[in-house]
Amino acid sequence: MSPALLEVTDLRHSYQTRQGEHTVLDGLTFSVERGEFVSIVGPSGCGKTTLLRSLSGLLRPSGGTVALGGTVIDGVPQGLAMVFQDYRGSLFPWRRVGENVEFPLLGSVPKSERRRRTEESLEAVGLAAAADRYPWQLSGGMQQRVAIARALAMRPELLLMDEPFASVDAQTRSDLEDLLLRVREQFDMTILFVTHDVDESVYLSTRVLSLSKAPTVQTADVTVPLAFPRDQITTREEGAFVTTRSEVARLIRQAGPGGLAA
Ligand SMILES: Nc1ncnc2c1ncn2[C@@H]1O[C@H](COP(=O)(O)OP(=O)(O)OP(=O)(O)O)[C@@H](O)[C@H]1O
Repeated sequence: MSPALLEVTDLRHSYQTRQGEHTVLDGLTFSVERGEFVSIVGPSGCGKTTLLRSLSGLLRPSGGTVALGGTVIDGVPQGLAMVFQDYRGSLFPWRRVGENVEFPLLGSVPKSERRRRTEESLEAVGLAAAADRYPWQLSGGMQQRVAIARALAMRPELLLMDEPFASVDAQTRSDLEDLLLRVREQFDMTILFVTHDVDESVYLSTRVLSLSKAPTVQTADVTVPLAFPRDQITTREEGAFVTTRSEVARLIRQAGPGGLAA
């Protein structure tokens, strides 16, 4: 049997603070198979961002292992891209949209291939015509599409997303959710997605992992029994959507004070 795309084993992390050691992740174990869309939910402060930062190599965890395709990673792994909530902070304002998308490929991908990937990625997010504009000339939703295009240009096997749609209005958020489901299909990506929004987690995912409050020691694992393609109106009306949503909301609430409202 081939190894899972992502294998997280006994992951631990403690921050050193003035008050002493603050343990956030206390032995987290889960895996993600190729082709899955897994959302991570949990009470505020339970360590969702700490988890993604550990997976992406931005933070060295205090203990445990992370393996990608069966290889234990140390540092910034290949084959992985990350999209953050704060698109303003993640795009270079002085570079044009096309240059932003191309940027992570500089030095590792030949120029003609960079051009091709940039055009294809911008096309996929509906921004082919915006390549020569600057990020600040675009709306928030469009800037987040640029951030997604930049991730696509890297051709990641695994895309990590940290509350990517939390800073846009509700209509833009629905549009971005559907765009994400389309590009996931087109680029054959596996996605690990952190969100505060229970409905969003169920709408997008094949599986939802609910973390306990920090120190996070356990997860509940909920399979989403909904077919693709999904539809913002009809999928949300399905009985399976409603019951899964309630199950996830209950798990978050049970995780303790600070849990999200259903
Ligand atoms: N650099 C740091 N130093 C000390 N403590 C930190 C640091 N970064 C995060 N923390 C603390 O670790 C805990 C987990 O933070 P993290 O951002 O991973 O949680 P989260 O689940 O993503 O939170 P939220 O849902 O509010 O975004 C929080 O109590 C936070 O205050």
